[in-house]
Amino acid sequence: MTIEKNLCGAEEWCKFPQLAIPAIKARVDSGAKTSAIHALNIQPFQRDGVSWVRFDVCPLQDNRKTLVNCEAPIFDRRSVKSSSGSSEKRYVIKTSIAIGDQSWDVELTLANRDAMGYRMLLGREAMSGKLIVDPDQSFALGNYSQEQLSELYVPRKSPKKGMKIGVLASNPNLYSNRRIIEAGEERGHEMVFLNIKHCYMKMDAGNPEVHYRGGKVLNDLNAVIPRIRPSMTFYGCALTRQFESMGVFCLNTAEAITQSRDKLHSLQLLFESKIDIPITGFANSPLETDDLIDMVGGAPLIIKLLEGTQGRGVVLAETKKAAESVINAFKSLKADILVQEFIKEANGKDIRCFVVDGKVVASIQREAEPGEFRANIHQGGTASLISPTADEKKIAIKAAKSMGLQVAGVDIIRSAKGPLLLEVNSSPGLEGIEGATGKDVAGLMIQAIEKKLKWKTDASE
Ligand SMILES: Nc1ncnc2c1ncn2[C@@H]1O[C@H](COP(=O)(O)OP(=O)(O)OP(=O)(O)O)[C@@H](O)[C@H]1O
Ligand SMILES: [Mg+2]
Ligand SMILES: [Mg+2]
Repeated sequence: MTIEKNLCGAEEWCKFPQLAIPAIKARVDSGAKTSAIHALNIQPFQRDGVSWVRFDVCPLQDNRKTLVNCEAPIFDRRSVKSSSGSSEKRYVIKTSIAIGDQSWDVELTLANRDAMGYRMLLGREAMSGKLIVDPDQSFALGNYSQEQLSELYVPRKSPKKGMKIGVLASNPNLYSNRRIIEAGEERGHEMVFLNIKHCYMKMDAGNPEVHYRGGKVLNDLNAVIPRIRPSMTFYGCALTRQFESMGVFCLNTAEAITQSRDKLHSLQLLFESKIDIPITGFANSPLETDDLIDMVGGAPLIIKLLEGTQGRGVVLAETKKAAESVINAFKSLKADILVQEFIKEANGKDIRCFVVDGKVVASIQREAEPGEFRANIHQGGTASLISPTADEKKIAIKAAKSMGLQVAGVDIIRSAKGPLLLEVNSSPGLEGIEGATGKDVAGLMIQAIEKKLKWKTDASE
């Protein structure tokens, strides 16, 4: 008996009936052994004594709103080398695939990264005996129009009315803000973008109000997510406080944000909680530059502008002479600075732990460009996956707690003395961390609000 092998192109639409995925575009790659699907929120669980895994798939490229919840028994766990060189265990499931008019069983690795923008990679094992590739073609076994795809993925109407959540920020096009809005809508909530500049307040003890451009009274919000940029701290926190006094739950209170924006106050709170930080000095008088330098152990040392962000205003002075000139220059500009011992052993790396509601939900390591010591992504740093040590996680959780932040980006640096805390951010960015970890961090922020307000999705058991 001869087996009919179908001719397929370099990309094809696949269907996974058992996963309820009607169409997902795959890159056909006979160079890869196994097949992989881009999965989010991967969570193992037990069902009738069998190990299962639950995960989400966004089957359409460049679309994170269309999301399919999947479940499958775990077939295997395999070590996979990631591009950053570290190896990680990935779940493998076995499920039926349909391409064209054939269907058969394939093994599928749950990967937490996009493979070249495709949400699925079809490897040679899955093709064996079934498909022959003609790399010049695409969709040789069938294609979908945009309309057909939209029909296959009709948005599920949430049967229960969601909450109304405001995102208090400045730029609706920023990745983080877009993702928070998307994640809230995905979970059935009404999300409203509130431009800080367009809000104004009625200061009335008995009946405080926030109004929005055009005169609309904002009186029906269940929660607010403040995402205040440093230059808007003062007004943004005033607004947040106003929402709090109206009884609206704010994911990060005005008090905690204000505190975290004051680097000195933050450091004081941190060492009160016995969290180790690099030896740091601060002075206001121009006279004791020498002693200030000695205090932190001499050069090389780091000088930081208190107002700086994204690595701007952080200077490495290699020699005592250089340190003196920088400190004196900053002082003559009347800029507030702090001096800090330089942690050379960190090798231009730091760790960002994203804390939500007392848990480290995602972590990345940031590594500076060659010849640079600042690991900030804005300074050309690159992000990679990392598992922080138990100690580092503890520090991150403790730091967020001591600052009273429900959402925090905690930066830690590895020194010869052990992990040291660098700083705590109250509006940590989502792009780097979601991109590197594949985690739905924005969704976890929304879940923290649901939990606080005891709001239950119909989908949750
Ligand atoms: N004491 C230090 N020793 C070695 N490297 C440091 C030290 N302090 C900071 N760095 C490096 O410089 C980077 C920037 O420093 P820091 O996080 O303090 O300021 P910032 O990034 O400008 O502030 P923000 O994160 O609020 O935008 C850090 O991520 C770290 O890689
Ligand atoms: Mg930083
Ligand atoms: Mg900071």
